[in-house]
Amino acid sequence: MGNLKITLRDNAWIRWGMLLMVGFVLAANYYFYDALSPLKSKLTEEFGFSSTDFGLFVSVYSIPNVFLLMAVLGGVILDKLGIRRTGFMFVSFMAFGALITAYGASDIYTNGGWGYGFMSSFMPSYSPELKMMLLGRFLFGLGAETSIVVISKIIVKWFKGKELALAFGVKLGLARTGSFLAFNLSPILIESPAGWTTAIWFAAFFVTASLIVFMIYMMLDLKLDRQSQQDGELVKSDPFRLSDLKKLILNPSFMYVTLLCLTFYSAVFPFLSFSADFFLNKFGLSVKESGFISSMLPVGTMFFTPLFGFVVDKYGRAASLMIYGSLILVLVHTCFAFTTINPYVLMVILGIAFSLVPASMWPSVAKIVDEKRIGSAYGFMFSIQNIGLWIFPILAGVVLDKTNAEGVESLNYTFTLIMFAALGILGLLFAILLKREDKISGYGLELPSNSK
Ligand SMILES: NCCCC[C@H](N)C(=O)NCC(=O)O
Repeated sequence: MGNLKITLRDNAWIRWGMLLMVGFVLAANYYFYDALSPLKSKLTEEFGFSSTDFGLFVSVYSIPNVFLLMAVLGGVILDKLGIRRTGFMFVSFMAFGALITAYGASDIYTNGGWGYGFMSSFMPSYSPELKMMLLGRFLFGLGAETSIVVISKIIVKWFKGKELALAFGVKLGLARTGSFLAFNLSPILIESPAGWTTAIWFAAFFVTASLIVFMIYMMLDLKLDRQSQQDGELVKSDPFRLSDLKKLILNPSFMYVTLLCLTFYSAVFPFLSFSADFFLNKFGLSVKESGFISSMLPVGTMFFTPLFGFVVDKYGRAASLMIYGSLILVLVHTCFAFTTINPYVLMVILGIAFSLVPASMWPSVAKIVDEKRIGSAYGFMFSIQNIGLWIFPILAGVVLDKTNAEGVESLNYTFTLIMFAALGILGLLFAILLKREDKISGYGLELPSNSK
């Protein structure tokens, strides 16, 4: 018989309150990731960025996670150092990287401020502004992905055996509030009397504020650990071993879910980064309106993801929902490429796909993988996913530059969208394989959350 002592995680108000706090950190993270997307044409106007430069800027976020295996390493560090120290370290990286990016676009820097001379002294085909902003986004990415791993582990810690899928859904909904705000606020902030870079500084300060919120969370976390230690309820992570990684890689269910994660997200996040510019070019809209249409995607997911999380908790069917979500993604990209169907409608439908897959995928990992390895498992998945988040924004930019003559009045996005639709088809295939495999391995992905 277990100890019946009540801990902080048994208090629903505290449990959901702490979710709001970590949700704020995620919202800041997503805000910064997307804040410059509606500014693509502004960056071309001010600093001469080509589509390839913009793609490079988006993708440099993923370089530490692909080449330094930061998300895996972060998962390992997390399993070793724990939530508080790891979280603090990586949210600090995020804040520092965000501030450096804003500095790279600022007047102080462009008028010869600190580092300008150095950044001008090599690779002259890349502007000093681009180089400093790349450095900032690199550091931001180094902290951002690992901090999402930390927050995923926090959710499992507080919600396992309770409303886990719903909590994941709400967490994603809060994160995407950040994207929603970015697509709407950035186009307004570029008109600020203090100058267009206000949009970037605001994003950087938002991330800095999230560091303070994380420090408040750390106090709650400490208290829960003390209570759980007294109860003997604390789940200690085993030290990370390479053989664990091998076990994960040899698990077909885990690999299908990881490959779905790679292909599905590669067809969504890089598309979202270019989407405002796509609407601006294809439909001849203003920066504000095209940013607003892009924000329909996160706004849809803010409601649908918790809803589907609730459905997965209560009725299961996670593997099937991943298949439906992947199918919708393919249909929407095909429509974007070949039709002029109202983009508002298509973005909301894409929001359904972007809710179905994440709301069922992330909690499914907790069924496939032992809780002691969950940090490493999410870290591994994020690192593989980041290969796509690194390559596809660059490819999207290159395809755009190659399929459009220089200086053309409006960019044609057809080939770029065909690329995203093809990624969606691969994702669909992995989702089908995952469902088939679940019947063999019996992880119960089609069952409600509390039945496993
Ligand atoms: N904010 C853009 C990149 C976030 C990537 C992150 N590794 C992730 O997978 N997030 C889950 C989600 O569904 O947003």
